[in-house]
Amino acid sequence: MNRTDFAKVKRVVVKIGSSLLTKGGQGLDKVAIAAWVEQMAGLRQQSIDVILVSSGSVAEGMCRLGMKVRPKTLHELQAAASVGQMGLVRVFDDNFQRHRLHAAQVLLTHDDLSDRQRYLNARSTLLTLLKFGVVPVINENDAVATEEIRFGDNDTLAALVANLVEADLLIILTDQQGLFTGDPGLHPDAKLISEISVNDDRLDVMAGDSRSGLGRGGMCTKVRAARLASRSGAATVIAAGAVDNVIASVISGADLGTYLLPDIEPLVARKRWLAGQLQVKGQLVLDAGAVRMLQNEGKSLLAVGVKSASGRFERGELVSCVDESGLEIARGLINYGNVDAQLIAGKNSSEFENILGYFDDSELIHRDNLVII
Ligand SMILES: Nc1ncnc2c1ncn2[C@@H]1O[C@H](COP(=O)(O)OP(=O)(O)O)[C@@H](O)[C@H]1O
Ligand SMILES: N[C@@H](CCC(=O)OP(=O)(O)O)C(=O)O
Repeated sequence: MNRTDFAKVKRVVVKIGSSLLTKGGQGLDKVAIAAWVEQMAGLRQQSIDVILVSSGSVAEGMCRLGMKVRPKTLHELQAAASVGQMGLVRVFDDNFQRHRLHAAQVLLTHDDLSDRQRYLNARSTLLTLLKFGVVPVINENDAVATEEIRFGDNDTLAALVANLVEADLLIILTDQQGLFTGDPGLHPDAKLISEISVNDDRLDVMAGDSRSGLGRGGMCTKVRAARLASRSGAATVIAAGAVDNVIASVISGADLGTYLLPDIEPLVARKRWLAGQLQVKGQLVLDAGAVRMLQNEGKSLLAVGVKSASGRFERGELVSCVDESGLEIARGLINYGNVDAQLIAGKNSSEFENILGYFDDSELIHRDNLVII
């Protein structure tokens, strides 16, 4: 994907770091936040799904509670985060409302994404919010996250969210122009990198830690986030939040910040990620026609070509597709749970509404969510 292809993206995760949001710790930068929200509203007008991952709860809480340095104990951090999150939510809600958009607060912990059932719940909630045109505003649930279950930095959280919703692009806004050959604060002659593959080993030498005392990760976690995001095919751009119209400019393909290339076709990456990530929960037996459609024509799987469904699975879970002799043909994320899948097996999609009382998707498994074995 070239930068010019960003104009075609359908779903974007925008991550904004603490130091940007809080003017280096002096309290929420309402002018800058209004400008970012206006740009995100612009994306919504182009029907691009937007998910915001916002840091700043600890930094804003510190400011509100008059703390001069980041607290050392977990309980103080948790307390500061709960106070600061109120400010974040209020300012984002006010700004999105101004553009007649709804925002939704979603606070996640590591467990929510590592536990299969909770992962699927989080995924369904986010996809449903996007379907309603809402902008989810995500942060770590710092008030309850203990050291063992913390993401710790929101770069990682943003990348996992990009995986979760299968975003095309992750934009990480920070206090630097992008990734430099070294930390510009320590190496004044460091050069901005415009484009680099996530697989380039030099990244590990160039990216350093945070020194602001507000953010957590520095560039290390941003590079790691780009690598994580690439596993589901998402491209990553690290850019300066202070640049005018930064989000819109990135989407328009401007040579801005650092583009971390996933270096693999999005669809291939997504399918590889799919195949590696999930446990098989059930089995569909396909008739010969459906097998041909999947193997030779690259089509989606329709219920009409399914002879039977077994196992216990929910919408969005991974099932195995076998031919009538039991040979595995494909794996994919199914659009219906096992009870409904059994009812509509062998049926035309025009009959779904009558049989189920509702109609979600005409395909049982969309071809983008299918991996041929
Ligand atoms: N190679 C690098 N290029 C740019 N910044 C770097 C680099 N290595 C380390 N950094 C540091 O990373 C910081 C940005 O990360 P961080 O403080 O976590 O910000 P944020 O709050 O936006 O996540 C920069 O201010 C800089 O000090
Ligand atoms: N959940 C924390 C995130 C801290 C964090 O990762 O900050 P940053 O490195 O600025 O993205 C908060 O809101 O303060």
